[in-house]
Amino acid sequence: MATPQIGSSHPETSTTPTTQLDRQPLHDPIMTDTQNVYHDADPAVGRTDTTLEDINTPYRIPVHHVFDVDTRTGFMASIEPPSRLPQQWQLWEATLDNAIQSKLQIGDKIGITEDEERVSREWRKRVRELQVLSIEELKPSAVLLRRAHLVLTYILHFYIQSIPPTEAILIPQPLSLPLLRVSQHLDIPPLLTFSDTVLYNWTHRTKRPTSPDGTPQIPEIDNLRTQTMFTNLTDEEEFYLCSARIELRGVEALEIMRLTMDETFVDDEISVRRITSYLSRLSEVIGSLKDLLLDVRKGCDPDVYYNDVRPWFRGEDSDLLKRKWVFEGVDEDPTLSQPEELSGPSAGQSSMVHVLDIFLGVDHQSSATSTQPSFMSRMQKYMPHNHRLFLNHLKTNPRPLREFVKRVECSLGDAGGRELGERYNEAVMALKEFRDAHMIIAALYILGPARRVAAKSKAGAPVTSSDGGVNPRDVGSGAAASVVMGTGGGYDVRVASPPAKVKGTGGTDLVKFLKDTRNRTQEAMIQLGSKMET
Ligand code: HEM
Repeated sequence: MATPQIGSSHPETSTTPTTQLDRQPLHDPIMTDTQNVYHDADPAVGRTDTTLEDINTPYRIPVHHVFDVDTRTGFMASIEPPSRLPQQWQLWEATLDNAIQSKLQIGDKIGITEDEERVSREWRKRVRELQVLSIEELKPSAVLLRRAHLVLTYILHFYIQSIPPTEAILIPQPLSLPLLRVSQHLDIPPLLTFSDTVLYNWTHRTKRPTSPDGTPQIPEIDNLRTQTMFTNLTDEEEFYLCSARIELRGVEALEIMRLTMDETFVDDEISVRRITSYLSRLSEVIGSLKDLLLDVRKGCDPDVYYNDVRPWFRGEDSDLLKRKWVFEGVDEDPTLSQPEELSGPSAGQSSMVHVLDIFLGVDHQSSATSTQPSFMSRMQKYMPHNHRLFLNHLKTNPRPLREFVKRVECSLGDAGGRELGERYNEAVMALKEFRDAHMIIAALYILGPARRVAAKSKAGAPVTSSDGGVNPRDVGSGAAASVVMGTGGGYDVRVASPPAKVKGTGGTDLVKFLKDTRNRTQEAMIQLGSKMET
């Protein structure tokens, strides 16, 4: 997808900061061998000493390799991620292949057969007997470390979620040690994240010959496939690709933000006019993100998603038996420790949505307490290190858009200020409508199927394999109510059997949680025509 051109250059305002790397990919991978393994010399990944001072810039949306954000593909990897690790780590790849081919089943599936239990028990035994492979030679390559994280975390979730509910969750050393080390090096938690399932998990549907100048093919909205899945069902693939398409479509929003921020620095009449038109473009882009979100219904069946796909994503905090995930071998390596918090993957970890919030001035911190950070800030810990830096950098913007709009709206009034305020409010409304659509999707994909399972369970209907791995902890094994956890650990809900009613447990529930996020978005709207707040 070509980066859209928005507005022209700014001849009247030559003081506008110019961006040196405007059209460059932001990381500079050294390509590639025929096995589709990239050697990436990204100096920032895995370093903990990258600081914001590294970025010598007047303020603008930063375009710098430090952030690993590509001007054409945003947060998505701009070069097809490797589909296999090199030979040295084939044991891991083969173990994952084997889990997928064996069609391992969720350990707490109602009606799981003895044969299915035996297959997964034998697979887990083979994982325990693997050699502990060194990760030293992966360290210089960000793309290989990411592939290693992906492979090991898919194995981890296969391992944990196939364990019967009666057993403790002990992660054996051949899995725990390399996974903890890779995660430590990437500075992300040792479980499946949005980046594993979406950002670094795609391939081209149709491969095109490399362009004459040697530029590798970039991911495009209508030309994507997923590489690695638990089920290999198109429903799972479409679930991931829905997010991937949103990431790619959102690149235009990043460009609009960059232009807008440059203009807020100029702060003259022309820049106000330009920002006004950028914001109206932004509303359209956010509107198309909403359409892409709703399009998930075309390829992903809600019941298949809920019963067959979603249980694999559960993190430690979604385990209703409150079993701890014990990473064995931690005590033998003083550089490692048991992870403190392990929430499963969620599109709440999509940097794109966070960037829109930050840019428009949506404040999710009001939902935080002194001991509990907000869901959104918690999710940032699960993002790639560099994307987190990017968000932190945006947060330090000395000229936040919302304040700028408020000030200009007051000072210019009918001479352009009001129009700016209206366009800003429309952009906020577009994001609120994205979240309205998201609530519809969450109801369709989680609450609806959960109720159907609960109703069936209450009616005493036999739950057969066609129910596709229903989680008894979700349905309460025939109890009148069932608890459904969010994979991102953001909420839990109690779904009662018919007449279906959704109640919160412990104060929060899914609907309330998503409504609150939506309401906080709406609260960013500016009251037009009022005096400047002091
Ligand atoms: C079938 C598709 C989807 C379902 C069933 C779904 C479900 C959920 C659920 C249950 C939550 C609550 C937190 C958690 O436990 O993770 C959540 C949060 C969130 N999801 Fe989704 N989601 C879907 C697709 C998407 C997509 C494609 C995006 C955008 C890339 C997205 C963005 C978010 C965000 C930003 C949050 C945090 C709360 C908020 O900002 O409102 N979701 N989602």
